[in-house]
Amino acid sequence: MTLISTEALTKRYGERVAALDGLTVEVAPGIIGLVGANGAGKSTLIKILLGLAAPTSGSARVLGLDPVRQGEQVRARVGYMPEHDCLPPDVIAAELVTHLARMSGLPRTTARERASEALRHVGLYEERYRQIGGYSTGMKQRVKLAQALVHDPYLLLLDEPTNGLDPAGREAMLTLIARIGVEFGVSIVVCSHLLGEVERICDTLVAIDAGKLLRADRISAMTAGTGVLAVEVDEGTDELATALAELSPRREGDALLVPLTGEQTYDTVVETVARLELPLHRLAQRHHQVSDLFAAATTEVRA
Ligand SMILES: Nc1ncnc2c1ncn2[C@@H]1O[C@H](COP(=O)(O)OP(=O)(O)OP(=O)(O)O)[C@@H](O)[C@H]1O
Repeated sequence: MTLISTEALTKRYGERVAALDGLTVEVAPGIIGLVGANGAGKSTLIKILLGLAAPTSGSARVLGLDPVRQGEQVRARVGYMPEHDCLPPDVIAAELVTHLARMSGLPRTTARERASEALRHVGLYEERYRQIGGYSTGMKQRVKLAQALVHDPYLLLLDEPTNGLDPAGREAMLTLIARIGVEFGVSIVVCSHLLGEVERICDTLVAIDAGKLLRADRISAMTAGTGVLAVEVDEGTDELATALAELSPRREGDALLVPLTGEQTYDTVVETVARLELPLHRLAQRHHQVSDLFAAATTEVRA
């Protein structure tokens, strides 16, 4: 099943700014990282998917619906966490989330119950009767997440949910998002300008740059075939590098990084170390982070 698809999606602001520029992408359900530098077009894409902004040309579908013609139906099935601070400071969190649940069409009692539930899920149950103005940035982000969840959506669109948080707060928010994905069985799009940050909780990445698609794929597919074998010997590293020259090893500090091209790579390395009678210190397999690959891909695309 397709969760989201776009076809040559373009959004222009005036003559000069193309926030989205012919974006064609198809995404399956799961946790999806939508990554790109500031200004890449992430928020614009989210607003189009919600039916809050109209494309200049091209089309999009969300959960099989057309956001231009069926915006209300899309918004009934999708939860949205906006990027910027937009919460009224003098309102009690439980009241705000209940109010937004009512606006999503839930009856009064259900709205109140669902609001308490949602606030409990984001870790604000004890604090739910306090005014939002007295909350920390992390708590405000959690209120935004709770209101996105309150009507039990099929899909959550989270625009920079770690914005303004310190490293520990970012980590806690990402862990919470991953947990919500599993517990609610809901698909989640997490927007971020920090690929290294979101890749650990996502199973799919969509990378955009200046409104264009850089790459969209499952993380497992992106990292497949990128493994290296890190081998360290107490002495004789140069001798080993020469003996393994056919495998194109690379030096990294005291280690040699040998690209894993098949099962025989491991055997060749071990046999060579034994043949040269070198004291083996460490032999470990590593996979690249997508963020490393992405940095290379960005350079290639821009070159
Ligand atoms: N309402 C608007 N009017 C004019 N230009 C806009 C408007 N909204 C966005 N833009 C421009 O469109 C481009 C994409 O913006 P967008 O907010 O979608 O990017 P983003 O990837 O979400 O970045 P950020 O994380 O900084 O919000 C930027 O150049 C931005 O300045």
